[in-house]
Amino acid sequence: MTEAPLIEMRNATVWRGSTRALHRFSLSIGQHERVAILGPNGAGKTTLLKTITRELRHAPDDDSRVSILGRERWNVWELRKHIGLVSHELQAEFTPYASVFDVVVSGFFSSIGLDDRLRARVRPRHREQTQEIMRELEIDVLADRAYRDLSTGQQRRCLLGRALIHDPHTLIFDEPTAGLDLAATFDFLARVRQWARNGRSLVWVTHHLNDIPPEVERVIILKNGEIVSDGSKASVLTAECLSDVYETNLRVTEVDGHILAYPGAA
Ligand SMILES: Nc1ncnc2c1ncn2[C@@H]1O[C@H](COP(=O)(O)OP(=O)(O)OP(=O)(O)O)[C@@H](O)[C@H]1O
Repeated sequence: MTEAPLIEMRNATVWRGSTRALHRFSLSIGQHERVAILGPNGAGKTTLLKTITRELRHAPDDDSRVSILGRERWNVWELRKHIGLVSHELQAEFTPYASVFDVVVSGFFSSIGLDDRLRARVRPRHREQTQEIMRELEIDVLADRAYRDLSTGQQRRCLLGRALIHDPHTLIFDEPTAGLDLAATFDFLARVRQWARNGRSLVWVTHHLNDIPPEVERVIILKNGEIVSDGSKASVLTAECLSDVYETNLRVTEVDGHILAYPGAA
């Protein structure tokens, strides 16, 4: 039996308020692919991710279809066991009282932190798994600290822990290195690369080419809610393609699997 794709979209239009963020959009991403999604501000990248995680729905046109892991209908909480999300947007959403432990364990409940009702549902196995993940990410010593008081790099590791708690086969990252310094960026990347090498799938949205994990094989570029380029990393991340998309003269080079862009001649 062939494996259902992670996402299969056909002619999907997604509105954000009165803005048509994706327009009759078609895309298929397989379950074991490692994909980066790039594009200028407002291109529709976050909208696409939120469509995959079912935070957003497409307009129900007759010939449109969006299926995730082979199903058109999902209980969002069930879906989150299969797909972990790390988004810099989540960073500001935890209450000032949430501890590091609360943030990571809340992944079990697909909640943003714990309220009293959820805290009563934390079982010994949740605690054990949370402690194991915190140890792996070297945030176990911070378990009781207030999440809000940590550095951005430590906070991002907490979000990674929260996303990994169900050991999902797919991780989705929305600008995961935003706000991180160089050391924290490369630390975060090293952790993700280790996880990706174990055969899991990755969907990585970024503005920074050199943050794209070398394990990424496919790159999709969006602009104005449409795909303008989709193919192997080598075929898409060219000076010609990027200069065209960003409407500026760029050059591109590769170092140890990392792609770097820099300004072309004026
Ligand atoms: N909550 C919202 N309400 C109304 N319009 C929105 C909302 N969120 C996004 N949009 C609009 O939808 C379009 C796509 O936005 P989206 O955030 O998906 O783009 P993006 O590629 O992720 O951008 P960025 O790189 O700036 O994060 C943009 O025109 C944006 O202004």
